[in-house]
Amino acid sequence: MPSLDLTADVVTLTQQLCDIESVSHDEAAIADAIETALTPLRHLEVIRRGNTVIARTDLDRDERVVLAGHIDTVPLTSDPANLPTRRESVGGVDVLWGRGTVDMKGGVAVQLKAALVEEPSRDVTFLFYEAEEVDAVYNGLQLLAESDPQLLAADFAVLLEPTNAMVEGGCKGTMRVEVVTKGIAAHSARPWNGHNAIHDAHEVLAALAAHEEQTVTVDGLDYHEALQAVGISGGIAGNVIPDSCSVLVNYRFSPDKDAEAALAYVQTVLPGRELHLRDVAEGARPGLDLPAAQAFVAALDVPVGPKEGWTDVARFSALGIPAVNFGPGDPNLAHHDEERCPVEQITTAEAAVLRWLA
Ligand SMILES: N[C@@H](CCC[C@H](NC(=O)CCC(=O)O)C(=O)O)C(=O)O
Repeated sequence: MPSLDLTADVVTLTQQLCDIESVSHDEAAIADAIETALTPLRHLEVIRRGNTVIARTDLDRDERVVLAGHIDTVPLTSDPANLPTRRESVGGVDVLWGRGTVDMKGGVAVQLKAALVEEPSRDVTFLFYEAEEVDAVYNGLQLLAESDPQLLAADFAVLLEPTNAMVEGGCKGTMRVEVVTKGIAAHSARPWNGHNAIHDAHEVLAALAAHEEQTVTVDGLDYHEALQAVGISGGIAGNVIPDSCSVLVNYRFSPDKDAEAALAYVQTVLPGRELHLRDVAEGARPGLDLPAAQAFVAALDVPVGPKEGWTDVARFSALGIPAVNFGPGDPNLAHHDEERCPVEQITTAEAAVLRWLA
């Protein structure tokens, strides 16, 4: 069974975490390793729900904060293979390569090192949760909010998502809709007897390709929207005119829109098309004017920017808990085949969090 050495330095710990493969829906081994490593720490109460591990101090402090990070990753690549990790010097910069080095096991390693602090200045709830990278219904925090909502209670939350070690406020929403074109099946030797649904899908793709994606400023931060086809399927055999074709569209929408407004926007780009909503997670406004967020930014003394991906900041914001993203790794390299992180970012993030909890 893979194990974690919490006494190792934070970079080695990141490497250990990455080398436990944990693609979404396959997080049992890493959750076991985290639970096993934390359970002996007597200042923590450790709780397990599915493949989500919760560890809490209970020191009767005035304030409780959440440090949260997901333990799943997007799928691995085989060419080039991005696991096991490798550490090498690139132009004199010490870099850790591999799946999860950015999104987001460097952040999880920082959480684990922070969990060793026996007398933090605030009570801390550490959340190591499953299935963030997939449809919202599987998200470990969503499941926890349903089963044990009290475990999410806090005055402030930090999501250790990759931010290049700056603070990223809020997050964009994400929605997937399916657009189906319909045709008439026939023998492909006699297509005049049918109507090709895949050919019709080109109108959907053309509208998406021609669409100009917008930048929306929300509370002073610029969020770049994106409307992209992310999947297409159709056809039942190599000699049948397809009677149906499905285009899956992902809309990343600015945090000033709710799900309804986002769906209405997609409809304006694809007028007359029937849209089937498959998955949606609303975003969150930056909230950097809230006192808890301001205090965090001031304590860390780092620049601020927008979070372009979706994160569980949205969940905490919806619960009325101010939340920000702060963690090691360049988000532009998240989900990238060449995912990699300069190790200095991991140690910097660790130092900042430990300072804040001191
Ligand atoms: N239910 C979701 C979750 C997707 C979450 C994922 N988040 C990140 O990659 C954060 C890192 C970043 O980009 O800054 C995402 O945005 O895809 C889903 O709809 O897939």
